Amino acid sequence: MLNRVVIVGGGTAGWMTASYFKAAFGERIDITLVESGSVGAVGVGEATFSDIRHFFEFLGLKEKDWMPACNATYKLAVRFENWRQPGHYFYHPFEQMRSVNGFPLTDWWLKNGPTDRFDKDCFVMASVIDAGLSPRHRDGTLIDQAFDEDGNEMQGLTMSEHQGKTQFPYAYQFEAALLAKYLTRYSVERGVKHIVDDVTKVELDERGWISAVKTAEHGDITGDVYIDCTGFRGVLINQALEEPFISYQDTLPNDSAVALQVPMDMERRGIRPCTTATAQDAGWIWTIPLTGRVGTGYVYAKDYLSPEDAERTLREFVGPAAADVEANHIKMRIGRTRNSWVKNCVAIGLSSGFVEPLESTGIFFIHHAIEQLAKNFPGEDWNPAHRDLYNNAIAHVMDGVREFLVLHYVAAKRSDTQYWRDTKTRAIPDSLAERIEKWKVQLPDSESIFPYYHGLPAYSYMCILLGMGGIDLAPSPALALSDPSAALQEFELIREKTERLVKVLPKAYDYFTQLG
Ligand SMILES: Cc1cc2nc3c(=O)[nH]c(=O)nc-3n(C[C@H](O)[C@H](O)[C@H](O)COP(=O)(O)OP(=O)(O)OC[C@H]3O[C@@H](n4cnc5c(N)ncnc54)[C@H](O)[C@@H]3O)c2cc1C
Ligand SMILES: N[C@H](Cc1c[nH]c2cc(Cl)ccc12)C(=O)O
Repeated sequence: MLNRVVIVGGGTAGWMTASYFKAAFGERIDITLVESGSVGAVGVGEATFSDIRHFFEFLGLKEKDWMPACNATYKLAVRFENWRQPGHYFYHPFEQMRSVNGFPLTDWWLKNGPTDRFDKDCFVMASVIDAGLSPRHRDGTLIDQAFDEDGNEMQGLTMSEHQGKTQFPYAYQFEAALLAKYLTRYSVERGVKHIVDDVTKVELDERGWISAVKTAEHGDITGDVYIDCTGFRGVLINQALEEPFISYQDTLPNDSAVALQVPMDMERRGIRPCTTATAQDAGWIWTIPLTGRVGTGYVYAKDYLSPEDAERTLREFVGPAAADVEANHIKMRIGRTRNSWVKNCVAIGLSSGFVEPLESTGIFFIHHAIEQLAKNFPGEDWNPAHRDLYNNAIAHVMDGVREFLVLHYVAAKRSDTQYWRDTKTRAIPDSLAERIEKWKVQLPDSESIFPYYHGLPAYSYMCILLGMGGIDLAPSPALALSDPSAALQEFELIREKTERLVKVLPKAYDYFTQLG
């Protein structure tokens, strides 16, 4: 039985992997995690997918256990500002798209929308976020009563098995460094051996498989399976095993970021319960409210903007609160390692791959990889089918997310700088170009988006197409022959529900202070 796992790297990826594997396999698995005391973790990575709640559930953690410890807040959507034109915004919310007579409500909206805001007409969440509200009532019950939180029928499913069955109404935002610290305690209490030291050399046997990692002060560490969580360095997978990295930069040129962690009085400021992505001349700025600070950063392409100008723009954007805050400049490696599992090494996290954080997919990639590795964990015979299944799943998730992100830029109406004009002429994946032609006449559905699991449902694509405004979309011709009254009634129901909720939900900030 293979059961000795060595994890190199103690960022979000390393500790999420260690804690999940302990929760999954308990004492049957022997885990050693070695992390450098001198090489820091990336330390950003604050917004998530809603699916991450399955990770916490799997570990047996409740919100009240981990959220206060990680300064966590609820995220109900991504809010896109200025991607169409200055002053315009729209939401990509965590809310299932409704259907009426076999057509998504957005299709009816294109034909007969009550206002010019698809997000407010088709989703309850848009107005809830505008009002700065919590997705839970004061007594803890969810905004969406139809969602059975305690139901057992979904438990034990992986994220891909969940897709399309339900849509949980929110995700989280938190301090990644605090989560890593929280999971360190969780893992060590359950028997994970924690070594703080530098891996200085990776020993390979005659077949080229890893036989040990050498450390500066703790000698050789040996195991059966080696998990590379060393971040962009890819110390095991790229450096030692020389697995090539496939860059996505031809289609996603943003390769740099500058980040600030700005302390703020959130009670006074209030919490807008979402992640905001505000388009800029050469990229976009994220704004993530946490309980004691706001995390913010400018993601940009070095070909269009210098780090100094990016930092200056970010500081102007934030205002005086950022004056004494030190900026963190980050070079991003965009793309994926060709195969994340090679021989007895599996890369998880930034060493496996990364795309710019526009839809907060970094931690989702990690969670997905962990679930897939737990499912395909090798036996003594190292049957290559497990490795191949795993590698395909990882490649599909990343390639699919890449298409989704490229769509944001192709669909954005903005074209006021060279950066934005180039988004309309740059090469895009062939398959995406074909799909866009179809979406112009029929909004995306599960049959017409990237055909493998990549975490994003068809309605997410609808939101981006409708919100970005740069691609002309037509309602289905069949709607001209259909009676619109049921759709109009649905718009009215959403309006009434929104009006009711906005009166009773607590402010997001008030809900968190009650939680802590
Ligand atoms: C600008 C930016 C914004 C992001 N925003 C988001 C977001 O909003 N949401 C999201 O989900 N994701 C986001 N991400 C991604 C997220 O940060 C990462 O997915 C996450 O932090 C995981 O990183 P990691 O653990 O793979 O690597 P790292 O955090 O880089 O950790 C690497 C670890 O390896 C160790 N190490 C390296 N070399 C050695 C060695 N030789 N010996 C021993 N140890 C070693 C280091 O000490 C460290 O512990 C963002 C990323 C960037 C760059
Ligand atoms: N797996 C889904 C992906 C998803 C569904 N709606 C949204 C909205 C936003 Cl802003 C990001 C991801 C998704 C999930 O996390 O629920």
